[in-house]
Amino acid sequence: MDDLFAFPLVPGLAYADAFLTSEEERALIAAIDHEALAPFRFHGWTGKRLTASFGWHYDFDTAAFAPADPIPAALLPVRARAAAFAGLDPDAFVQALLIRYDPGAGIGWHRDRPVFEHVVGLSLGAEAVLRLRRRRAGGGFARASQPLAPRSIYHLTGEVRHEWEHSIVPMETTRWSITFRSLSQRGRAIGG
Ligand SMILES: O=C(O)CCC(=O)C(=O)O
Ligand SMILES: [Fe+2]
Repeated sequence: MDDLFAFPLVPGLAYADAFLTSEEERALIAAIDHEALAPFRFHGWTGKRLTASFGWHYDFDTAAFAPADPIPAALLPVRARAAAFAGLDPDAFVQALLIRYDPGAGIGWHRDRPVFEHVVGLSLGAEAVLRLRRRRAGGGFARASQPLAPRSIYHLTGEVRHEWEHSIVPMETTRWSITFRSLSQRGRAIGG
């Protein structure tokens, strides 16, 4: 049975339960709530989820990509472990995005911006469903769905990162997430 679960749902998606202890989860939730979270904005539209980004900020209102405040020190130990999960150097993960999804908040279908490459995400507080879809040549979508348990980790790279879209079903109870991103070649060219 283990092999069944080790086989990725979609190539490039890795997932593991029980990555964080409950104590770490509590401390990380407190660290997120300590930051000045602001409603996500997209071309003048305001989303329900609250976010703060560190290291680099991609502004969805203006498409500007610029350095931001450094990643808080409290996140560095977990960044190192998340990087190890992804098989990458901790310093590669130059962006941290903190999100709080209060009830009713989710995230619509998207692919992460091309200035970024690897995405590693930690889930806190409540289980979410990460939906995945990829347009089929003949019409319609191939679909998959990955439950994200609280205290779990996921990594998006390769096919799932570049060819599939993802979304988070609107939450019924509050969920927090921390996603770390590396820069793509394009991101490094723009950002230096
Ligand atoms: O909350 C999450 O785990 C995913 C967030 C996400 O897809 C994004 O910020 O691009
Ligand atoms: Fe995303």
